[in-house]
Amino acid sequence: MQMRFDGRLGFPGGFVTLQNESLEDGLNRELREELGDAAAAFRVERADHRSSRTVSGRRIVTHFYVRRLTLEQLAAVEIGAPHAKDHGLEVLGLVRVPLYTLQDGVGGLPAFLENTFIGTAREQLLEALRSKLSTRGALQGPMGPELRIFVFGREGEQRECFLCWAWHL
Ligand SMILES: O=c1[nH]cnc2c1ncn2[C@H]1C[C@H](O)[C@@H](COP(=O)(O)OP(=O)(O)O)O1
Repeated sequence: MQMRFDGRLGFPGGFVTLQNESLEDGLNRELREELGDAAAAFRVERADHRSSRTVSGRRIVTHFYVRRLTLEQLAAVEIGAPHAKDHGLEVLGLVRVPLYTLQDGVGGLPAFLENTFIGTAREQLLEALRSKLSTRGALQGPMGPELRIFVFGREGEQRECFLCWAWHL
């Protein structure tokens, strides 16, 4: 995820004008602006689409995509992101999501989820974790016992998912 200009956590992505470009073309353009040239090494496709939502009170539809990267691609994005066009403006920095819970039951993902997120980014994160992560230990926490998220251990954490979003009017 990324720390946005407004101090909230969100996913890389941005506004797409459908008259000029497809949703996926616009999203990939936004990713290059926010993440830098390393984002050109992969492409988010229609098949990566997970969900769409309308934003209450605004004429906006947000679309959420989940794209798995290799560790090399992820490392290249993290190294190159400070040189991206939007770095220091819309984006203040990339943030890895801790996919573990410390023994105190708070540190790790439960504490991370207590941050402030833009829009539905927190729900989107949970949605992606439910659908993408494989079985290696259950996570319990502020989400309650009814939700069991299976997460990678610390080593497997390096096999990160990559999440992003696009929106249009
Ligand atoms: O990561 C996100 N997940 C879901 N919705 C998001 C995310 N980032 C932004 N948004 C929503 C919130 C707003 O309703 C719109 C526009 O976002 P923003 O970047 O703040 O653009 P404006 O400055 O409001 O034009 O998308």
